[in-house]
Amino acid sequence: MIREAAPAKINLALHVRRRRDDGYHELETLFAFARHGDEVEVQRWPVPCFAVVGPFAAGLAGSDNLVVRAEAAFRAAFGVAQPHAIMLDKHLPVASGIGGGSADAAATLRALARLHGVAADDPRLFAVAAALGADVPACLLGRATFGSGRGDALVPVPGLGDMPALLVNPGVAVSTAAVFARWDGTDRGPVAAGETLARALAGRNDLQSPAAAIAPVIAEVVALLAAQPGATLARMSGSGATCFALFADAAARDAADAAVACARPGWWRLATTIA
Ligand SMILES: C[C@@](CO)(OP(=O)(O)O)[C@H](O)COP(=O)(O)OP(=O)(O)OC[C@H]1O[C@@H](n2ccc(N)nc2=O)[C@H](O)[C@@H]1O
Ligand SMILES: Nc1ncnc2c1ncn2[C@@H]1O[C@H](COP(=O)(O)OP(=O)(O)O)[C@@H](O)[C@H]1O
Repeated sequence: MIREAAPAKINLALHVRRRRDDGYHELETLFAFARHGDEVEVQRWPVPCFAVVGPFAAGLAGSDNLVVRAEAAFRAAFGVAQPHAIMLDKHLPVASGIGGGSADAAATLRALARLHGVAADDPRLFAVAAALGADVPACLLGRATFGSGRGDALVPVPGLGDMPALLVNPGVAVSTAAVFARWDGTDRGPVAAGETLARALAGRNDLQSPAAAIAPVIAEVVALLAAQPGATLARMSGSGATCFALFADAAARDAADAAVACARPGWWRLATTIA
């Protein structure tokens, strides 16, 4: 059995530049990955088998799962006839801007590649990933990366070196397509060049206002995170509604975690570090 981590994806900055004719948007983004997330287990099996466990398993009941699509796409691309049993341990909230589905699909591809002796950097693996979703290639790479185009033209960048971070989701699922559709069409400029943290600090998330128009609680989450002592950056990730804050030290992150838990006990929180 092969076990692969599917870490939460965080968009440290996300600049939307242009709407394309195919309905997608040209963007520039700094991807980073948390130490924590979902987990996927894969093994050869005589019949197709897929199961979801974990705190957010119920949120996926009846959905067309990206893990299943990733397995089918891998078998088609690499000519693998035999099915697999796949178990997804779902810890990340669904449709929440931290790439849960994309991370799961990427972890499935990594696990299947290991199982079938496919090199982790095989270009066919990246082609399969890109066809599954704009974010899946970045999740397959799984390291700090600058993304442009649909978010799938990737250039690795230095990471944040295990920087303490707190992720908070207020419990509303927002549709990525609906948030992009509300973007106001204004190009506010590129992601700055330079050192990764400085680029993030100087950046924005252009989807934050459109997402907050759909789910106003997002503005409350960002404000609560920004008000925490020691927070160096508070911002929404992806198309939301999960927001993150970065901290210079773990004690400040843990104090913020406790403060958010007291203020809003129903909100999901993940105290982690960003690699
Ligand atoms: C916004 C981002 C930022 O990292 O993350 P999430 O909020 O999904 O985590 C991504 O661009 C999401 O990537 P992903 O979730 O893989 O998107 P896809 O399934 O390919 O596309 C879902 C829908 O989002 C819109 N979309 C997505 C990517 C992009 N560059 N432009 C778009 O307009 C399109 O309407 C598309 O139909
Ligand atoms: N394994 C999965 N995990 C999460 N969502 C999934 C998965 N498979 C399919 N989906 C569907 O994909 C959509 C986007 O989910 P997700 O990837 O969590 O969003 P985001 O990219 O905004 O974090 C959801 O509406 C969900 O129904």
